[in-house]
Amino acid sequence: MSYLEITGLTVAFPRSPAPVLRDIDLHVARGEFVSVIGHSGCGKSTMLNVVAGLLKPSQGGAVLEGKEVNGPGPDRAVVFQNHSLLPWLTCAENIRLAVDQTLSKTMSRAERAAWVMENLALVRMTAAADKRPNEISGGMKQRIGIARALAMKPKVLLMDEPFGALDALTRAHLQDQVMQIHAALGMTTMMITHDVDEAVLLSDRIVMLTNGPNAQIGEILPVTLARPRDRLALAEHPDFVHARRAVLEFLHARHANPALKAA
Ligand SMILES: Nc1ncnc2c1ncn2[C@@H]1O[C@H](COP(=O)(O)OP(=O)(O)OP(=O)(O)O)[C@@H](O)[C@H]1O
Repeated sequence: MSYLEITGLTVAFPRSPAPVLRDIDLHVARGEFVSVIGHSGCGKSTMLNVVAGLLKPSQGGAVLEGKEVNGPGPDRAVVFQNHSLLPWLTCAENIRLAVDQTLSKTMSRAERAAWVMENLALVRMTAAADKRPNEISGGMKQRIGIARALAMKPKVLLMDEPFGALDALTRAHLQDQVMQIHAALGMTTMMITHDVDEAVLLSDRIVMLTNGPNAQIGEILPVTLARPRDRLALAEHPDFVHARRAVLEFLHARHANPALKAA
């Protein structure tokens, strides 16, 4: 049995003529980094929300370490595109809140305080511990959001376009940081993205969804590039170029967005 299993997943929303997702099967190994890519509206967030336990599937569902997902839980931390930090708390307090909610039975107060600082250091944000979210940049807020998620010691990290709202340079910097953290912690990760280069750079496998409704997994591309991965060295690496091309081909030739085609 795989660590995280999505089996026979079908999601239909009320008043929609057809299911968004139909019969999705995906098995993710422990420590694996999987990206999900597909055109806007195909159902990527829907899939992630089922794994997060935020959405009830119509059929099938997700099983994590043999336990059926039937609601949100601290074993699955979610990072959204917009940081969702509480504005009246400092960065450290935002993380502390999540740590207190999830780890108060297993860690003393002092251990939790140290753990918050450790996670701030992990995303190189120690200096922002006492700042409020409105005092730091968008990229910094995302880093705090990632630190908060990791501080909960989740079994699975779920990221829904975590870098989507950032400029290209900040985005590249955060991608590198997430790769370093993944190398250090080996957390099982599912990330939704629209960015083909990002998917290739970060992932062990890229799951490509067909257009909805009735979206399915069209193809899964294993990315066998050795780690650690260096974006500059890889830019012209034949395996990187080949993987990038395969995803682009899927998205823009075989499964072009019909709405965009017509425009
Ligand atoms: N609560 C809901 N009720 C009805 N329809 C919904 C609901 N949530 C999502 N949908 C529809 O389901 C489809 C898939 O949405 P979803 O957000 O999963 O797509 P996505 O691939 O993540 O899109 P994007 O890349 O634009 O974020 C869309 O057509 C959307 O309008």
